[in-house]
Amino acid sequence: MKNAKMKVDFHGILEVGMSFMDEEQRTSDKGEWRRRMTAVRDAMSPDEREQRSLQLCVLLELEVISVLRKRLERPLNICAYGPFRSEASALPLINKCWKMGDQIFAPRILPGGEGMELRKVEALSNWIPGKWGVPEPDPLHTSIRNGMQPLDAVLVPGIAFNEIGGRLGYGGGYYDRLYAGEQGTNHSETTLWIGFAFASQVVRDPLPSEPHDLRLSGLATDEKVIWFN
Ligand SMILES: Nc1nc2c(c(=O)[nH]1)N(C=O)[C@@H](CNc1ccc(C(=O)N[C@@H](CCC(=O)O)C(=O)O)cc1)CN2
Ligand SMILES: Nc1ncnc2c1ncn2[C@@H]1O[C@H](COP(=O)(O)OP(=O)(O)OP(=O)(O)O)[C@@H](O)[C@H]1O
Repeated sequence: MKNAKMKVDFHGILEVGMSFMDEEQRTSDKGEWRRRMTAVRDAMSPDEREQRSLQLCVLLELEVISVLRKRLERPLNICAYGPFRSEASALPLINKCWKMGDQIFAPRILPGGEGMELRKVEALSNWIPGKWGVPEPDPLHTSIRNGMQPLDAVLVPGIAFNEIGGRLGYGGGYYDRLYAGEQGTNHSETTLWIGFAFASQVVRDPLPSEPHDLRLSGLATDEKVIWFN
């Protein structure tokens, strides 16, 4: 792990450091982070996860979503996700959004594995277990999002985050590709990409970063919401 040590010590030259790393080193570096941070998340009791998820949802609704609703003077279009393994659950926020008339979309991995589509979910029963058991909208009971509709916010799941916009997911690159696909659309500038996680998933270290990584607008945890430049 010589290179990984170098990255931690020379925070400011992360990009330069990474460019000297070969593919194998990058992958194992991410693998190590994924193992370590999944264990942190798994160690929380189901009760604590539920409690902290509720706190996170209340905070995000209060500080961001309700403000956005007022500012735009219309119901919102939000991309969320069905909770999986020990992830932070956005379900309390999703329920609130449904009550407020917002539209909720969720990702479905495309059958070929190349990327994902967003489908409108209107009830919990719209989610069914998909590839790897990941909850996904049932294609028989949900419709595909019309790409012309602006996405006001995307709640981005992940295994680890830091306070400078770094994020590590499960390694499919799905959210990175979703982000890339949204760039250049007429509403892409206004979409808020918000990391959604427990505070214990936020690390002080620079996480392995690559040019294809999505640019988060902010990060919401059960402790606070922060914004990146
Ligand atoms: N709730 C939720 N939904 C989501 C995501 C997510 O992170 N959370 N995704 C975010 O992108 C996408 C799913 N991405 C995933 C990618 C890999 C694995 C997974 O289980 N990978 C195996 C290894 C597979 C292999 O190497 O062949 C594993 O971790 O054991 C799960 C989800 C879309 N939906
Ligand atoms: N815009 C893109 N176009 C094509 N492939 C991409 C794109 N972004 C990422 N990928 C592919 O996805 C792979 C995995 O990326 P990465 O390790 O950053 O995933 P991740 O962000 O942890 O996962 P996820 O976004 O699914 O939670 C990359 O090696 C790359 O091949």
